[in-house]
Amino acid sequence: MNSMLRSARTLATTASRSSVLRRGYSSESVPDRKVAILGAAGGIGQPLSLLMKLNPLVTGYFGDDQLGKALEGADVVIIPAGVPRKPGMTRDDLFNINAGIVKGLCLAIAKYCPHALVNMISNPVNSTVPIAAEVFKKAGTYDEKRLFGVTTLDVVRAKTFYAGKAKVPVAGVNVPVVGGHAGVTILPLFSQATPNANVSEEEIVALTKRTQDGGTEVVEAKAGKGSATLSMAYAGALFADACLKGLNGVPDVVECTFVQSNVTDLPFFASKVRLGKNGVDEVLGLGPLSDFEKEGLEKLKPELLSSIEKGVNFANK
Ligand SMILES: NC(=O)c1ccc[n+]([C@@H]2O[C@H](COP(=O)([O-])OP(=O)(O)OC[C@H]3O[C@@H](n4cnc5c(N)ncnc54)[C@H](O)[C@@H]3O)[C@@H](O)[C@H]2O)c1
Ligand SMILES: O=C(O)C[C@H](O)C(=O)O
Repeated sequence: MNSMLRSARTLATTASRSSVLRRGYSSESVPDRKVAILGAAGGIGQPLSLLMKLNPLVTGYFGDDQLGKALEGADVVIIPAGVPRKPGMTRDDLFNINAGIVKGLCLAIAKYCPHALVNMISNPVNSTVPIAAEVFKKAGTYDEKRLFGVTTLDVVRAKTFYAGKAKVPVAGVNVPVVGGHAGVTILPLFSQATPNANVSEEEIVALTKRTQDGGTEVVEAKAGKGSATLSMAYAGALFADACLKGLNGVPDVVECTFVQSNVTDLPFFASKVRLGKNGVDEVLGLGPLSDFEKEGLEKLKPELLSSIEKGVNFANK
């Protein structure tokens, strides 16, 4: 525990009423919010902390290196703590190191802020989210509405790649991404992309592969210096902002995220989720899938299930 406290780099931020008012919400209905970032010194953590401080819902202060103090009273905890990939590694190759890091941090969350929304960024997300769930279950604090695997980066990539191919401005594009967060478990639903542009089936196959391999592309380009950082910080800030808006009662906040789910026969699955005052308000269905997407859905299930089970087994051993 002591070494974990010493190695834990934490940043805590809180929302101020006056900054929230600049957004135009009712002063009666918007409580102060505290956001803790665990792993704030890292490649993702540093820019993510800065972005969270720019968020008009949040004003920031640095906590000390006491994990408990940073976590106490947190409404949202974002976890980008752990090692990133090097070329040639899969996300699952990070399991041996990151599973223990995540388990330790989740024990602290259960102790100091059991009601916080947890945004899990640390890889392998397909396993770290089930690990967190098991830790919280054992501590008696689990609430499936409050645990999220952050897959926003897959959506950012799918949107960017689609906009490029469709020659439309990326700002107006939306593409749901479902499944999980590793290789074939990442399933972008380009058949539901808006605006509906004229993109051929061959191009959809190529865009799907590029979205699935987007993280690996970055890992290879960085040639040993880690994985995506700035784009993940941006995606993480978008997701945390959505969580804060949901908590504050903003209606119709919908993001794709990896959560406990009944959408398929797998216990955890990423899909569109409506965020609300208690975290998950509603896990939305997949909508109509193309034959290619139906095939992709069946293909991803064995790998995703095995990663989920690996996380559950680790947490219970
Ligand atoms: N979900 C996603 O889409 C996504 C995207 C990019 C990266 N990631 C993952 O995010 C993680 C972090 O990536 P990075 O590039 O920021 O790595 P990094 O090595 O730059 O930073 C990780 C930070 O975690 C800290 N850390 C380690 N153990 C800790 C502990 N017990 N408590 C608190 N902090 C601890 C380290 O000191 C370091 O500062 C990796 O696992 C990476 O695979 C996920
Ligand atoms: O690819 C990685 O290892 C990091 C992250 O999961 C990503 O998608 O960029």
